[in-house]
Amino acid sequence: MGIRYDGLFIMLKENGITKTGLQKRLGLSSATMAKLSKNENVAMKVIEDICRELKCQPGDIMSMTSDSPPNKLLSVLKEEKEMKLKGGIYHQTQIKLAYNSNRIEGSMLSEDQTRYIYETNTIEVKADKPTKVDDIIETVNHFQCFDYMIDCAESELTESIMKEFHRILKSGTSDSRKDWFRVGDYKARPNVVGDMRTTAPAKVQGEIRKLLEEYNEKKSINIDDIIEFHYRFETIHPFQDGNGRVGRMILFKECLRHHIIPFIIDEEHKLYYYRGLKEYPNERGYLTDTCLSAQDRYRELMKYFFEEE
Ligand SMILES: Nc1ncnc2c1ncn2[C@@H]1O[C@H](COP(=O)(O)OP(=O)(O)OP(=O)(O)O)[C@@H](O)[C@H]1O
Repeated sequence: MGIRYDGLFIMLKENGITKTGLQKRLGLSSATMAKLSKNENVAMKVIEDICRELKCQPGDIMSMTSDSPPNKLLSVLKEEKEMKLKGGIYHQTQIKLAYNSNRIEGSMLSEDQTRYIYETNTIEVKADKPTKVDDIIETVNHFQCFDYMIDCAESELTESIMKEFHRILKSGTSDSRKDWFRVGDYKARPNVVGDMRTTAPAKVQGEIRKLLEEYNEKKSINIDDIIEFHYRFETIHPFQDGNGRVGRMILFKECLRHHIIPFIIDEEHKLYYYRGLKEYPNERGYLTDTCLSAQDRYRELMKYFFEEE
């Protein structure tokens, strides 16, 4: 068993406090900050001071982990993210996930344009083809959301993580300027997906809590559980918009958390993915097969980066 401080780092992010900011406020030494970052034991007094500052309980900032095999993919993603390494699996995943997840939703940006935004923070606009400002903002937001997802990958899935995914993805978009559109919160108005009715706004919170409770109390979670969660989440459709992207970010997070090879549903397979969701109540195989073949593609990517070392 070991200690993890994921809760602390999530809470700092949610409150807009940097690690240096916390260090200064509490007068912590650099050695203590390094211990927190490396999930090593710190004095109880440090935990007390942090809880007093953040007005929370120790269980909100730290948790015990069971001994499980090291999660190589997650460690590499974290390391390359911190190093801002170019050309590695983190960089590739950022571009492929943002491009495909936004493209499924209807973004008109190409994979090359997505890569350009990621690598140079610029975009080549074609004179004969207008580019939507929202597509660009949502692409940049997706990169940030992926980083947040890596930070909280090992934490239990909660409402606040899901809402934070939504807040990051939709911040600064034209939707966020509509007064009825709740960025980072559940929908205020009923919505449909395709021709299917979704959960009414007043019932969303209860349904999501029930879903999370049933999911999180499972003793062990496998890929079928994660896919089932995705189907149920999309059926509830808790947010006004952006449910597909939030749902696919959760898929990636939960695979990382449970040491399962993650996957990116690519836009070429969008129709199979949609059919899989539609048919899921009668035949689970379509959605499962779509996810498993996407997983095979990500496994190939991992092989390239890890087995050629
Ligand atoms: N028949 C279905 N049953 C359940 N979920 C579905 C079904 N069809 C599509 N979905 C999910 O709904 C998402 C699209 O929902 P919608 O068109 O309302 O856009 P959204 O909420 O903005 O999500 P996105 O992030 O994809 O834009 C799809 O990406 C998919 O995850």
